[in-house]
Amino acid sequence: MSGWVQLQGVDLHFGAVHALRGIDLRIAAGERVGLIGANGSGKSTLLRVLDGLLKPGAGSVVRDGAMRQAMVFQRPFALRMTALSNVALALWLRGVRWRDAKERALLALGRVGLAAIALRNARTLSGGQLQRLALARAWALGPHVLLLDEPTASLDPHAKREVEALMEEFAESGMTLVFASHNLGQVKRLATRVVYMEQGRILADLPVRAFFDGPLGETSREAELFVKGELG
Ligand SMILES: Nc1ncnc2c1ncn2[C@@H]1O[C@H](COP(=O)(O)OP(=O)(O)OP(=O)(O)O)[C@@H](O)[C@H]1O
Repeated sequence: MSGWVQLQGVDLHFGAVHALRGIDLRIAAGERVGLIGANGSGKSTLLRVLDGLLKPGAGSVVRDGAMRQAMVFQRPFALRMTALSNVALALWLRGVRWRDAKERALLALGRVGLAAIALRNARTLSGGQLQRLALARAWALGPHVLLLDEPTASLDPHAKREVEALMEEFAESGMTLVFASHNLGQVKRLATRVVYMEQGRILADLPVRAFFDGPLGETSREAELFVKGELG
């Protein structure tokens, strides 16, 4: 497997908040990485650094320039226009002609099962449909890597399963997945590797089996307590 990104000694502050501390992380193409940790531990910040939206104050981020990434945010936004135009706009902003953008957008909506509501005002979509719209918008860009910030956080069980199924299909088609989640069951289902964060640091980075089946040992005592707390 070739590398997608390598972070070394990454540090990032928001004013007085030390959001990322000495992050060393290498992610290879084809991996499915689940980021877990308490609120405020730095998961979203790390995803934004991986996406290139945030520049660290110190350390290095080296990405394989031949690989494209796309990000799906926790609370997906939609403009007051059709679902189709919402997806097409993302393509148009990257230089695709409007006519082609609309064609590709329709394909993308079909990919996530939303072809039937392509002409609906996106503001009238349910939370689950909106999250799938966000996935279509990301998928339309043809990313090699998909970064997702708590993609099913506010969804009902049915919508959650639909989004998880799409993530699974994307991964099976060869896409690299990096996602933050508070749902440990979801991490077990979808991730092959778990990165546990606490107060801006990575305290455990293990294959999913090793992480959940433990024992994690002294170095990851905090991760063990976190998992027990969440599952207990
Ligand atoms: N734009 C910002 N300005 C100031 N502080 C921020 C900003 N974004 C994040 N922070 C702070 O940085 C720290 C890490 O936040 P981050 O959102 O990365 O955590 P998280 O693990 O994703 O949390 P959650 O599970 O609640 O989404 C927190 O203390 C947060 O308050």
